[in-house]
Amino acid sequence: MENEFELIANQLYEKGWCITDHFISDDFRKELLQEQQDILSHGQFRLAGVGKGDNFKVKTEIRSDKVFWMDHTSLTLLQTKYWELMSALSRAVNQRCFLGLRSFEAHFAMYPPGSFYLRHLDQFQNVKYRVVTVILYLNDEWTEKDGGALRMYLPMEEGEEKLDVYPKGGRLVVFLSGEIPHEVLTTNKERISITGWFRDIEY
Ligand SMILES: O=C(O)CCC(=O)C(=O)O
Ligand SMILES: [Fe+2]
Repeated sequence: MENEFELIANQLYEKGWCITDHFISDDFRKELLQEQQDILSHGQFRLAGVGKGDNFKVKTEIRSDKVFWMDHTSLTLLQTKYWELMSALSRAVNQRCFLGLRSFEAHFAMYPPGSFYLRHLDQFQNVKYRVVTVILYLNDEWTEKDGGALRMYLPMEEGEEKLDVYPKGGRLVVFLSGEIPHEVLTTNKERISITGWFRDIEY
C-alpha cells in the first residue's frame, strides 16, 4: 500500500500537480494557525516581494500579501513538526520523480481582505532553484463567497485549463514550480497559509 507521501509523489510525477485534503489533523492546523496569529500580533509580518537578489522589490500592484519567513536554523517545535512532514514528502518525491531536491524554504503568508497575487511562476527569472511548490492552508472555514481561490493554469496539449482551488484548512497543494502558472484571486476575508519550496540547491 502506498502511503500519503507516495500518493502525492505519484500524482506529481504523472501530471505535475496534486491536491490533498486533510493533509494534517485539525488539531495541528489550529496550532499552526495560532502560532501564525501570535507572530502577526507581534507585528513580524512584512509585505512580500517579487524577484530574488538585486531583482527583489515590493510591488503591491502584483502581490499584496504579507509573509513571515521561517528560519531553518531556529524553528519552533511546531515549525519543526511541519518541516519534518515536508522532509518526508521531499524524500518520497525524490524517490519517484528524481528531481534532486536538496533543501527547503517556507514562509507563513497572510492575505488581508482585498489582497491578491497576479499570475506568475514560482521560479525566479534569474535563479531557477525552486523545483516544487507546497502550499498548506490553515483557514478555519472557507466558502466560495470568501473569494481568494488559488487559480492554477494547467498546461494541456492545446492551451491550458483553469482550476480554482479554495484555501480550505488542512488542504495541501503541490505542483512543479517552473511549470504551473497560478494566481491568487482577490480574497474577501483574511487568508492564511504556509507556502514552501523544495529546491535543488544546498542551504
Ligand atoms: O497561497 C496561495 O494559494 C499561492 C501563493 C503563491 O502563489 C506564492 O506565494 O507564490
Ligand atoms: Fe506562487
